[in-house]
Amino acid sequence: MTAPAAPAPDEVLVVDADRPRAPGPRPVVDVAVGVLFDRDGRFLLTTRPPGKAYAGHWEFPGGKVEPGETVEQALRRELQEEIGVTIGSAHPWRVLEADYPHARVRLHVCRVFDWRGELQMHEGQAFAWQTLPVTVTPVLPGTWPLLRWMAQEGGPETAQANA
Ligand SMILES: Nc1nc2c([nH]c(=O)n2[C@@H]2O[C@H](COP(=O)(O)OP(=O)(O)OP(=O)(O)O)[C@@H](O)[C@H]2O)c(=O)[nH]1
Repeated sequence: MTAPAAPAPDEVLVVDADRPRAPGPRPVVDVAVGVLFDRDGRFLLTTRPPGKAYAGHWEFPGGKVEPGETVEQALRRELQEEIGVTIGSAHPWRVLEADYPHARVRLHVCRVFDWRGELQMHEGQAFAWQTLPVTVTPVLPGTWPLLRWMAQEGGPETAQANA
């Protein structure tokens, strides 16, 4: 059986274009990313843990899709492992390809309105419930397009209506 075709990205972002990359084609790593909303319509940002590329930068929680997993399964596992919450449905929203010096990633961004559990930062991250414009800094380069898309689409009521 052949693997399903990768979705075309809504946008391709080249980060730190002046920094060297490995020559030749680089594999694209699939990443599941969650925009988690709370009851007040705020969304969750967390910092990248110490030791990872861009440590301390703010991003939407998520992580790499493992072989055999769907995006929703990967997001459920990552959010359980990293922030201790259990999600219901993940609504696929947009796809961003980001070309970093250290990796090329395909972010499958999902919106999540249904989740339970107490936030627990298992990897020493900081977290913040945010509205637009965000007040945390520095934001990960590959997170800015998601925030821009959110601004273009309107508030969480619109997001939920369109999910
Ligand atoms: N979670 C998340 N990752 C993002 C966002 N934007 C963005 O460019 N990324 C990139 O997507 C990749 C996510 O990989 P990761 O290293 O956090 O994933 P992981 O937890 O599975 O990593 P591990 O293999 O070190 O355990 C990173 O290259 C990160 O820079 C975002 O908003 N959220």
